[in-house]
Amino acid sequence: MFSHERVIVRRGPESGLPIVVAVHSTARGQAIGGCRLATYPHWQDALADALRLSAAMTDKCALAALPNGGGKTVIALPPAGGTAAEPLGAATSPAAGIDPELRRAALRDAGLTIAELGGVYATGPDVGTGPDDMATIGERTEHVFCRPTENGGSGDSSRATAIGTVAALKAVCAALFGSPDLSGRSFAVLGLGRVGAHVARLLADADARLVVSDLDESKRSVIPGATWTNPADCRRAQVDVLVPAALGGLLTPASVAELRCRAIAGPANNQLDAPSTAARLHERGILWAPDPVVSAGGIIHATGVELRHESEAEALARVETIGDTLTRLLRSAAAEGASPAEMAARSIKI
Ligand SMILES: NC(=O)c1ccc[n+]([C@@H]2O[C@H](COP(=O)([O-])OP(=O)(O)OC[C@H]3O[C@@H](n4cnc5c(N)ncnc54)[C@H](O)[C@@H]3O)[C@@H](O)[C@H]2O)c1
Repeated sequence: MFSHERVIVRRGPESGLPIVVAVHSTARGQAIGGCRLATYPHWQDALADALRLSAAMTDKCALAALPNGGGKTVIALPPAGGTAAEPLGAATSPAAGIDPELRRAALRDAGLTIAELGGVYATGPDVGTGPDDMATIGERTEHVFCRPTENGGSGDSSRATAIGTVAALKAVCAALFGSPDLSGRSFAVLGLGRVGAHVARLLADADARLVVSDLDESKRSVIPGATWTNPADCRRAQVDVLVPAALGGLLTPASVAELRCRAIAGPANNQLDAPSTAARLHERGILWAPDPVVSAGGIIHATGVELRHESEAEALARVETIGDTLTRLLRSAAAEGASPAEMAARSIKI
């Protein structure tokens, strides 16, 4: 189903944990894509995730017109109570409560594996990792983005990802209502992690009406004034735009049948369970903004600052162009009677 240039699967020499590094494409330039630290029932599930996520990164870079291809690193934690030697089966969840020394060892193992690729691929943060983890990976390889600014990196990517997501939400409002104004529009933000909480705050600042949710009940009061609900009701909320900001795979034929929003646009990677689900959304008249377009703010910012030596202001101005990219995509899709997903697939040039 996928054709990857390089895939390494190994047991980390320091941590004993399964480490997967997948390089999907370097046709446009160095492959880039974050390092995910998550719990998997079986190491093969981590491999499947890395293959899917790295292919999506190739699309994301191409749609953002970046001179890069896609890659991904996945560190597979065993389920609670398991050991690294046990077979690790399906869903993933972010890392929680991992021993700090094991975490650092696993990150160094990932860095060593990336170093062995000699610059073909560079990593950055993803679900379960952040700038400090990138500094740890940086103990073994220079091919890592988003180390803390004091360590010479561009820092946390989630703010830029959130800014790009809000630029996309304005483009969606312009397509739905003829105006990018967010005030008075309603949004359901599913997932109040590093990106989702930032998006929700920016929306609240713009006087939008908000329904929010997270699996983690402690996030209940993170966005004052927002209506808190459980994740299933958040997904089914009657709002203008659903903003998926948790993990992927949210949009399935069954979940699409239950949706009551007019549009979907959010930073979560790989929102569709299968490409055919985009056609179901289109049939239901729900506008779906492809996540590789919406979620590109972090890599646009990191590569801008670290590779192209742009100032913070220049990099953020480039992140804001996600709104223009999405507007062009939505207009050409409407003109051709195609879904935004079809138009995105047609416009990817690798
Ligand atoms: N961080 C970035 O810069 C970046 C860039 C591009 C894409 N993304 C994508 O955006 C999404 C969020 O990333 P993040 O960095 O904010 O991750 P995060 O781990 O900080 O936050 C994810 C949040 O989702 C919640 N969550 C998990 N499963 C859930 C469920 N089923 N229902 C409701 N809430 C659930 C978690 O409790 C957590 O609060 C991910 O899909 C990630 O791949 C992130």
